[in-house]
Amino acid sequence: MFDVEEEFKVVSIHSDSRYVGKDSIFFCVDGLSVDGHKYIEDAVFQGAKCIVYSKPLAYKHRGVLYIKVNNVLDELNRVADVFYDHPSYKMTMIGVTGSSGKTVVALMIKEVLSHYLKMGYIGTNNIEYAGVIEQCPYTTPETIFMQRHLNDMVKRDVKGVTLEVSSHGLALKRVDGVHFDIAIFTNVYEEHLDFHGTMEHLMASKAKLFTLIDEKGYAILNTDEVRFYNLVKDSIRCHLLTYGIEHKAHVMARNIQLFIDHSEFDLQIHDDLRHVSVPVLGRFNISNVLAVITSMLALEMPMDQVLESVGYIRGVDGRMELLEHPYPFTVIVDYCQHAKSFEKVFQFAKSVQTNGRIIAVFGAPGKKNYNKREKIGKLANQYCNQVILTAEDNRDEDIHDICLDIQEYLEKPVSVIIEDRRIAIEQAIEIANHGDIILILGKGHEQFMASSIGNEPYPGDKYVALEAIDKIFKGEDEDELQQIY
Ligand SMILES: CC(=O)N[C@H]1[C@@H](OP(=O)(O)OP(=O)(O)OC[C@H]2O[C@@H](n3ccc(=O)[nH]c3=O)[C@H](O)[C@@H]2O)O[C@H](CO)[C@@H](O)[C@@H]1O[C@H](C)C(=O)N[C@@H](C)C(=O)N[C@H](CCC(=O)O)C(=O)O
Repeated sequence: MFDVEEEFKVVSIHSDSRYVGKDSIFFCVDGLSVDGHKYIEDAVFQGAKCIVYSKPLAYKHRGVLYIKVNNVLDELNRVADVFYDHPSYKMTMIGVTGSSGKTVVALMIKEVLSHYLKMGYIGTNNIEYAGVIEQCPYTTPETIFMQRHLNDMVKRDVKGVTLEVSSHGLALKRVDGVHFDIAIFTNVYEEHLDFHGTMEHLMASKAKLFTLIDEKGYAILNTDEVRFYNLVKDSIRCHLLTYGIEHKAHVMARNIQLFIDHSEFDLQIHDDLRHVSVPVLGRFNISNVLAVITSMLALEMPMDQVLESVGYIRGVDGRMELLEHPYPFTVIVDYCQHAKSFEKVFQFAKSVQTNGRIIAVFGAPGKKNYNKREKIGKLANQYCNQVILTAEDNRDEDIHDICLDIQEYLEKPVSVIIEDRRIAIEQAIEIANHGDIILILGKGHEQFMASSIGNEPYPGDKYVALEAIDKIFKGEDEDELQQIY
């Protein structure tokens, strides 16, 4: 049925009826909780002139063009790419997937390449490009939102984009319309199994990114992630570059030395071996740095420039971030979402610990990943001397109950529950002694707390800690303090 009375110029495209405007196309996406076909009436009322749908409809509005397709999401991806004028084909697109390290790698590449190109970034932290900074609703936003921003980037002369690509984003086809030049894999942990079902499905989602790369592009794989590497390597249809610490790769780190404020290693690229120093903490971050360096090779930079670019590597806010202050104890803030990440952070603290204690401040999110509580409790029990359990996005769950679920596994360290995260951090700073390492884990850069009433403003762990340091130690003479301790 085609009874549109007059031609119309498409002003906008939508998959959410709540944002539909005049002369637009509405795509009916059958979601996990609701079916977009239910909202056709609303969309037409708000001005949609074309409906793209896949299910039988009881009624069609006059003057509206209805287009039936097999898969609405596939059409949405195709149309969004066309509507926004193929922006991803006009910039160098670098996608990063993995359970952890996506943000660090994507932001580090953006930072490094900003010395050579106008860069953009889309991911957990924000959307950032050419002076624009906007909150990103998801790690990997939905197609229309993303293509609109990519289009704006092209208009503002952005030449390259790093894009974090989550397993949800891949499974829900949010990047199917994006043309990638480089795709990077960091690692895979057991996560989001409520959504993916099994590890096999989770890995298959991540592997999908490597099918979206241009044939002339590069896949960058971590050889230390043996399972994923073996799963994907033979299906790669573009160039393949690898990095690794334990396993042979094109780019490797040897003789790693970890310090409390930086790391050093011998960087091996093919036969070239150079000693490098980078301002990032932890062995796992060396792996992230290798991914960054490998992406410079994939951009076909000459070796001199690759080595120059290593000098531009910086740590990322809220990710193993060492807080600057003059006193003789260390405070590190990390986002630390997975139990595996806790293990890596604790191992790092242990490896650089001298005569002080490891004091950890953390909680666990409410209403999800219940089995993480036991895991992080056991890890803290193994590595920490003192633990302060506190709020971390409790949502509708009782903070104290969440903390008790973790505390059950803390036998060795002294542990206490302080529900208010600000007070918990202040308490950790208050008890800091010479040589102590205070680890504030779980919120990273975030400046909100998801509670029963929604996202409440929160100053952020870094700022709470710095303020506490200032409040508690201000006026103290630094040298005298060293002697008192
Ligand atoms: C599990 C998941 O990812 N779900 C996403 C999925 O939800 P859904 O399939 O249930 O969608 P739905 O709410 O049923 O809606 C179906 C369709 O009807 C439309 N609709 C709905 C209501 C209405 O009034 N009008 C209307 O048109 C919706 O816009 C949508 O197109 O599609 C929705 C719309 O596209 C997303 O908002 C939603 O993300 C939810 C909210 C979410 O929280 N996702 C998280 C888990 C996520 O994606 N996380 C990853 C990172 C994870 C990580 O690595 O940590 C991310 O990339 O951020």
